[in-house]
Amino acid sequence: MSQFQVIGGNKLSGSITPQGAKNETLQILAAVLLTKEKVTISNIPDILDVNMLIELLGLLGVKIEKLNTDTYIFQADDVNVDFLTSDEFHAKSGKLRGSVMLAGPMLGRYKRAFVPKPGGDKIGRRRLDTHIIGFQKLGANFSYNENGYYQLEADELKGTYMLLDEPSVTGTANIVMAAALASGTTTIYNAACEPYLQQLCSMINRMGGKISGIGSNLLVIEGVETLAGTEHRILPDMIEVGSFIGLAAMTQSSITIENCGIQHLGIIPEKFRQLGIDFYTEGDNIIVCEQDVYEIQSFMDGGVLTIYDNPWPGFTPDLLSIILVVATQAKGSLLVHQKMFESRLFFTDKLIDMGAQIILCDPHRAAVVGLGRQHRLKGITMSSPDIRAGVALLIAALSAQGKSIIQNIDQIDRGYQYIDKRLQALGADIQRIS
Ligand SMILES: CC(=O)N[C@H]1[C@@H](OP(=O)(O)OP(=O)(O)OC[C@H]2O[C@@H](n3ccc(=O)[nH]c3=O)[C@H](O)[C@@H]2O)O[C@H](CO)[C@@H](O)[C@@H]1O
Ligand SMILES: C=C(OP(=O)(O)O)C(=O)O
Repeated sequence: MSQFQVIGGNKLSGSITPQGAKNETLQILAAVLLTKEKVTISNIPDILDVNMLIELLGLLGVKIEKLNTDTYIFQADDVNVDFLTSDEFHAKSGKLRGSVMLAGPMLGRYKRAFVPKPGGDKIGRRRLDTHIIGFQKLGANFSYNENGYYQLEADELKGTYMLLDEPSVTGTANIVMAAALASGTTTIYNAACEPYLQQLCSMINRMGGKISGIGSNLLVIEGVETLAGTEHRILPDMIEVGSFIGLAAMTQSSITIENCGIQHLGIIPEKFRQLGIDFYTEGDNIIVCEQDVYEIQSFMDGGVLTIYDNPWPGFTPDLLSIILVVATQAKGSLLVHQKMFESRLFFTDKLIDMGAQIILCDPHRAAVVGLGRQHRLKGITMSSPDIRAGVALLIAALSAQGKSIIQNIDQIDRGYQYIDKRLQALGADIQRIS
């Protein structure tokens, strides 16, 4: 299996453009199943998870035409619903989290769905109750197979009121897609409302759907009988934008991040500012300034800054690993509180081996004592446990003294397109080796 070899310490410079957003693409690809007409999607990232979902759509019988590197036309006019019961579907869909969202449109359109135990990051328990209970409220019956998958069937889906147990991102997407083709009105309270869900709802409206409340946690969906084709462009990946801000700060570099989709970044830029990172915007670009040292702010009462995750518009859990690694070289202290996932902070072991001062208080909280660059991190051999920790370790390696080897880089390739080549273009010394 491939690894990255990184020689740290190079100052980086130049421009980098975020890819299309992984987690939006997974929702939008599932939504092509809502119509028998053509759906054209652009700015699709060339990454493992997305390519696996496209392969699954093809195996389901969706016609796929690739217009250029990032634009595809999909047409789900002859879907093979029986493929859902095949061993191949169970094996392949179990490799990524996003496959779980095939269930909503399949249930909406064909009244049948299978939800295999999804893959994705092993970052703690990732239950599917919100999805299944939502489908049940719309009128679906489910059985749980001992092999770990849910089988769902409905005679008819009927709109209703539901208060979600938690604002699950993929759960809300799934229920919205099923409700879009249900009869009557569905009201979802405590809905997730991140930009990617807003994009999904807007796309469904362009297909002839009737969704209001987009961007809030109260969605009202008037079901329609059929949906039509449309065109859709994926937003820039906000997690990549945050990762590149962190990369510039850690490597004491000035980098321009182009076409960031700044209006969709919510609170993300502010959290990096709280770490003392200096940057400004020019149009839709973010220019991170070169800084020898950045200093973590305190709360107004002088208390130690805490950065924690929350459902949107709170701070995304997917950037906490980056925040943590960036704090290791800042001046000052930070408490990172990862509330949603219980195994996402264990990668701090590797940062400690590199010389960072981190106290893992419990599985959810890590206290970082910033070194203020008094000592550099040192390169080591490490394995990437999940997608975001993987990139956090890569950033640490790029700022460290000496050589690092990062193993298990499939985890990084799952979500970051051609990352080695794009970092080389900024001047990074990174090689893919086998
Ligand atoms: C493919 C995809 O889009 N994956 C994203 C999606 O995963 P996914 O949709 O699987 O994540 P969910 O929103 O369902 O929830 C994530 C975890 O957080 C917990 N939880 C959730 C809400 C809450 O208020 N409190 C709470 O504790 C859940 O129990 C679960 O363990 O959203 C996550 C949360 O933004 C992101 O990390 C993932 O990158
Ligand atoms: C946790 C993530 O991905 P997934 O939900 O696909 O595992 C992520 O994108 O950070």
